Amino acid sequence: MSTLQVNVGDRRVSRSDPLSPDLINYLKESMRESVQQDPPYVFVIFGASGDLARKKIYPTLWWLYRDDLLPKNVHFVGYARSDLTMEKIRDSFEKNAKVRDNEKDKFEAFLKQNTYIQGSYDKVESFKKLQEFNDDLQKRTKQPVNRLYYLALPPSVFAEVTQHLKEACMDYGDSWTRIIIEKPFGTDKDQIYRIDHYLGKEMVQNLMTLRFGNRLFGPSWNRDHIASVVITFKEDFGTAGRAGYFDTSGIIRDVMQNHLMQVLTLLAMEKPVSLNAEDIRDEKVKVLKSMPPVELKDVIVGQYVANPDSAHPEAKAGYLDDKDVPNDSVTPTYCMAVLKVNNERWDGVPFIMKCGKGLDEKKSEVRIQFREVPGDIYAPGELKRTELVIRVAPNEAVYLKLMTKKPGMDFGVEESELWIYPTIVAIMVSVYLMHMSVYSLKSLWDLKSILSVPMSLNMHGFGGVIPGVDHTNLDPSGRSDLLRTIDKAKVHKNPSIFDLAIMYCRTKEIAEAVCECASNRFQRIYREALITVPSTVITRNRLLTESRTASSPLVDDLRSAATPPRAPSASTASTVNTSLANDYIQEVKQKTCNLMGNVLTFGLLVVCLPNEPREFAELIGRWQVGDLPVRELTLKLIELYGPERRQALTKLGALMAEQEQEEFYSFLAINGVQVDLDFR
Ligand SMILES: NC(=O)C1=CN([C@@H]2O[C@H](COP(=O)(O)OP(=O)(O)OC[C@H]3O[C@@H](n4cnc5c(N)ncnc54)[C@H](OP(=O)(O)O)[C@@H]3O)[C@@H](O)[C@H]2O)C=CC1
Ligand SMILES: O=C1O[C@H](COP(=O)(O)O)[C@@H](O)[C@H](O)[C@H]1O
Repeated sequence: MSTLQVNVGDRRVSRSDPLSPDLINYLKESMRESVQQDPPYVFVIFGASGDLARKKIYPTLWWLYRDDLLPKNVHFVGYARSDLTMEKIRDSFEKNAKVRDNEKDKFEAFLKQNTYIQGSYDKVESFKKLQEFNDDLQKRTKQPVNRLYYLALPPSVFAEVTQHLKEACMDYGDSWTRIIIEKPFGTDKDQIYRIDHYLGKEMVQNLMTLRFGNRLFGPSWNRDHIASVVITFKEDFGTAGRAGYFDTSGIIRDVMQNHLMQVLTLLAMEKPVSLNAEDIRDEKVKVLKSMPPVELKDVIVGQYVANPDSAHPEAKAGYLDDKDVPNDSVTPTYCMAVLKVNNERWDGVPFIMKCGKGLDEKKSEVRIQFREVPGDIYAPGELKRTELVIRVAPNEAVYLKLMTKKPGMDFGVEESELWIYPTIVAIMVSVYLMHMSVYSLKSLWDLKSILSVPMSLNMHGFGGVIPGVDHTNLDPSGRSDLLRTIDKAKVHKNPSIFDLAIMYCRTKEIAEAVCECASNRFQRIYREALITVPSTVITRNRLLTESRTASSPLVDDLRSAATPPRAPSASTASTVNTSLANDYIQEVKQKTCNLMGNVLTFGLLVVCLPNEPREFAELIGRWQVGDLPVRELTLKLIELYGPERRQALTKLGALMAEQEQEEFYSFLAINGVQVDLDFR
């Protein structure tokens, strides 16, 4: 069997992004049996007219189909009572499927594999229509059909549907029939389904590594040192159009009993025998068994009411104002509960869970508070408890809140944060580099030439070292910060972004210039990167020979700044006049600073959500290669950034050649975005 290496950094930025080829191959390899087989499969979505089908099931099936991760001979059947057609179903989920332009043909092929059957849930005759479909397929393919029935229906109809499936829709013994049901679970079941999407989150996975991969935390991870554990899950939006589901579930069964409980067990469990799923699960089960039932006195529930000041449009109205929520609903949208783990490690330590919708912010995190230092020698009240914070969302991060000495002559203390997993930086760098990549292929071509970085650098082969740099004498810890950061930013597969990272680290001068104008965090990263930078001297002829003819105020500006008083001839290309080069470097530094300023301003203003930089970069990429006219680009960007942030898009004009810029600004104006004349 072949071995495939899959880089965890390939994790997708958003669920709709195509998987990397490596990961697809790996998945295919691990599913070879099922994916490459010929027998026909029928995937039936009961409740195809519903919310879950529209938002999750159809889009996910499409992504799997697109990435060739489904068996070749798979057919999808939507089933519901509503009078629908495949066209209508397509309309209902196409937006959520986020089909890219280059995927349109495949999407049509996917739709061709889909059928809709209108039928009831309580009459066996309707189910016979479904079985006719299966039989017909069996006849056409001359092979037994495997059946997978997904019940995207309210639990109230599960019993009759499964009964009718048994009566009319089973296989004939030479293939299989399976049924999937959805959460909420937990009213009358003694088993809880074990798949939980929270376990796929980077920071949730990191909990184990932090605990079991560090000597530091192991000895203090117990009741002797930990005072409390707080697990918070807050959302600033309401039911997001899923009131039908949510009102029958409530926040406790929606997130607390599953997602937050998973987090709790990971925090509280003993070290598993191995990293095998079964071994981990065994330890989690022991934690659950050590937990006494929650007492009512330890629970607070609530329901959000209208908050006209809320930043989120949905939370401006109250839960009961939602048109799909019954007026007299008493479903909790908020819950705080204190849980206990009665074992030797945790006896007496409260595990406080807080979760809710329609709250002041979106935040999901764990806070582990350590006990006070015994024998305190500082002024009363000065020492704060040490706290470990693991933030799951937004902007995953891990940091430790510690007491440190205040700089100065006395022994005053202050609270400091030690960032262990500074993903904020990673995200910022990703944003930053994404936006820099915009420059790299458009008007910054000139600057790139100035920096004498060959455009042809092949970043695909990048394996953790910067090509062309002698690494033998480098301190790996310094430079690896940058590499790790870039890797964490999930951008290492994007050659243009790597082009940029390397472009800015390739000469000492440029790295310094970048440092000057970037924020402190960027400075730290780039200074570390600087360690690796060889002091190559810039040759000016490259600028002259490689500069493009694109014209924009910014480009012209750059070009004039970079044009030497007397242009050296090509034959003197490699001879560098040091003083000229120094002046020139100063000018380039200045221009780089200005550009960086613009990029930062632009980047920081517009980028808020994790998936946006990626979509933004894609749009820009298409525009760069001439695949997207400027008007269409503008429209798509306006759509992407929504009404609140579209103003920030005006800054993008700085990247454009004059003619395009005019078109861009006037198109923005038509769409209600006022262009700041000063900026222009
Ligand atoms: N939506 C979500 O995000 C989530 C949903 N779930 C679970 O998934 C399942 C489906 O959820 P969702 O799609 O939101 O549900 P919906 O309320 O949208 O219902 C799905 C479909 O079921 C049919 N239906 C609705 N009410 C009834 C009823 N009383 N009797 C018979 N049929 C009915 C309707 O189809 P038609 O009338 O056309 O037959 C409807 O389109 C539920 O079990 C829910 O708890 C779990 C997690 C998240
Ligand atoms: O399962 C659910 O999880 C989401 C929160 O998960 P996230 O990955 O989007 O943060 C929650 O909004 C939803 O109500 C719940 O059903």
